[in-house]
Amino acid sequence: MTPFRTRLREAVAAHGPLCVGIDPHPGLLAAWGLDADAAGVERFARGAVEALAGHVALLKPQVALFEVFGGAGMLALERVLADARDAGVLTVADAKRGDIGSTMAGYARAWLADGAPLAADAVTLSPYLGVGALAPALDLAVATGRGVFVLARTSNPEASGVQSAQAWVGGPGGSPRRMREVAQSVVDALADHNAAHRDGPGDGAAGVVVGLTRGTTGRDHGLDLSALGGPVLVPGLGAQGGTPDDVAAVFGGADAPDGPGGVGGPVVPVSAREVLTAGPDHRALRAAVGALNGTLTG
Ligand SMILES: O=c1ccn([C@@H]2O[C@H](COP(=O)(O)O)[C@@H](O)[C@H]2O)c(=O)[nH]1
Repeated sequence: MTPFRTRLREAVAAHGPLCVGIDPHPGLLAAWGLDADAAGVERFARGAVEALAGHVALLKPQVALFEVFGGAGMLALERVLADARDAGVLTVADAKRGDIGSTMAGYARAWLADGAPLAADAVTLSPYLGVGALAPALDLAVATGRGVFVLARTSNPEASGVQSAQAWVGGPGGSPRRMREVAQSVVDALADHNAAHRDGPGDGAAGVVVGLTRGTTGRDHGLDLSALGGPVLVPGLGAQGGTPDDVAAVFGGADAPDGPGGVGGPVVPVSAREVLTAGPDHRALRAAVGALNGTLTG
């Protein structure tokens, strides 16, 4: 399959950089006239796919908001992902998975294997059992032309104690031992992975999550992404306070095909609640996406 990064680049070129989060929160379900149950979540999410397929580069279902309804919720998510696949719109399942290697292999197959019921084009991963523990997912993404987005600097303020901590990296047998911010060490490990797969079927399979709302200065994400060679998912636009101007200030413009400074991109800002409040009317949803993409690329 064409590598995920290439497919994402093509989708961004066709539709603009915005990723719309499919987050069926109870308040949004009520606003759309739907019950807060698995059937309501399914109608909400499949309605969003129907409205936005062909109009947006990437859709990001929030797995937690399906999982809350147990098996019926996960079946709804399966159908949402199938709809998106049939409609040709790329998906990233926001599952934030991460575990010891043997269990990680199960998560990898669940979200990234060809033919898996919940297969998406990409999945979000948490690196806090070690980036190395994510190898089964990284390897399967490479093998199937899918992608991963690993949490580096998340958009929530509580994360800084862990992600901004300094850690020793490198040492015997590898690069010289040195201090690095934890978030930067995640980026660097994924840059190494991408460098090893450059221009092959797994080209740029490893992306990162860098929140829009939590840089060192407020206008700077404070990371060196120049060697990443993969896409960057940027949550925080809209309901969390981030603006299109912030995207331009923090990332130098999301429409740069490879991101600023050779990030390797694309850089894909995420908005869920702000866009979804325009629904359930399909034309209104599409107009909200069009307007936001316009200001991101404007
Ligand atoms: O650092 C992160 C990682 C993931 N998210 C997720 O993105 C959406 C954002 O929704 P909004 O309604 O646009 O705030 C949501 O699913 C989060 O879990 C994030 O916000 N920050």
